[in-house]
Amino acid sequence: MAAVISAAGLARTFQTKTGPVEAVRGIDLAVREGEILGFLGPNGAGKTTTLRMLTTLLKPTGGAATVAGRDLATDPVGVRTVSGYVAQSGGVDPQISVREELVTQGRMYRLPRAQASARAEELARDLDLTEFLDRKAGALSGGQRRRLDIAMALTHRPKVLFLDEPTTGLDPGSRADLWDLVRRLRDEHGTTVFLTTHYLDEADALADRLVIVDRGTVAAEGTPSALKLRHGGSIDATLQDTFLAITGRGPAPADPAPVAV
Ligand SMILES: Nc1ncnc2c1ncn2[C@@H]1O[C@H](COP(=O)(O)OP(=O)(O)OP(=O)(O)O)[C@@H](O)[C@H]1O
Repeated sequence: MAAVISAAGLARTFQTKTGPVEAVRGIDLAVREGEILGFLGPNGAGKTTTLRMLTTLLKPTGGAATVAGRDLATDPVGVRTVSGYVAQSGGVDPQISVREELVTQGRMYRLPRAQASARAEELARDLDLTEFLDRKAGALSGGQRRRLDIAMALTHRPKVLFLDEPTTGLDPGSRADLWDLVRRLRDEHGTTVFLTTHYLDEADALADRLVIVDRGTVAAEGTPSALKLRHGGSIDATLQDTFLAITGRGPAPADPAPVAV
């Protein structure tokens, strides 16, 4: 099957006062349709920069990529129509209701009012937000709020959903709920999910396949089990040890795998 996300030599160099910074030095990717891909790497590895390029927020300085067949360089508008993006901190207005947020988003995608309203209810059902439709966005819990961010990103039924650290700051229960939800979106709608995370337990539990980046290039890729076997010494190795063997560093300065409280 053709890859739904494909990148070849994708690169980004920033010009700074102290000289060029090669944030991403050549990333090759092939993500299959319906796959949940975990994009991992130590701090400064180039994850966010790659995500921002794939979602057209940042222009590459080298290489090429397509999302659902749309070329990043020649058809950025096409890429945006097939992509949904949830940044690390969402931008919802705390004073307006969940329903209004969702309807407004639908209207921004030019849905007529009745359709925007029906879509809002459908999204609320998919994201377990129905009982909060008439609550103000500012009164949602962290997990509910993250689900609203995802619902908004799915308004136009994108084929690919990009999530930047979707569970950072959530309690263990809300994190597990969000994992179930992401799996359900994939199972019910065939949505391909590309997510960055610092949490190895999340990568292990949620991702079908992992791409580990280090210093702006792909250091290793495979299913969590294949990576453990190849780099961690055995299929029973922890992903933490595997990650250390690949990059020589931890995935984050602290708190890589929060435990349930
Ligand atoms: N606008 C910029 N100008 C200069 N350097 C930048 C810019 N944006 C990112 N960088 C540098 O590029 C490198 C990669 O950054 P990026 O944010 O993509 O890493 P990351 O893997 O997402 O890190 P983290 O896990 O800490 O979020 C870092 O060295 C960063 O300092």
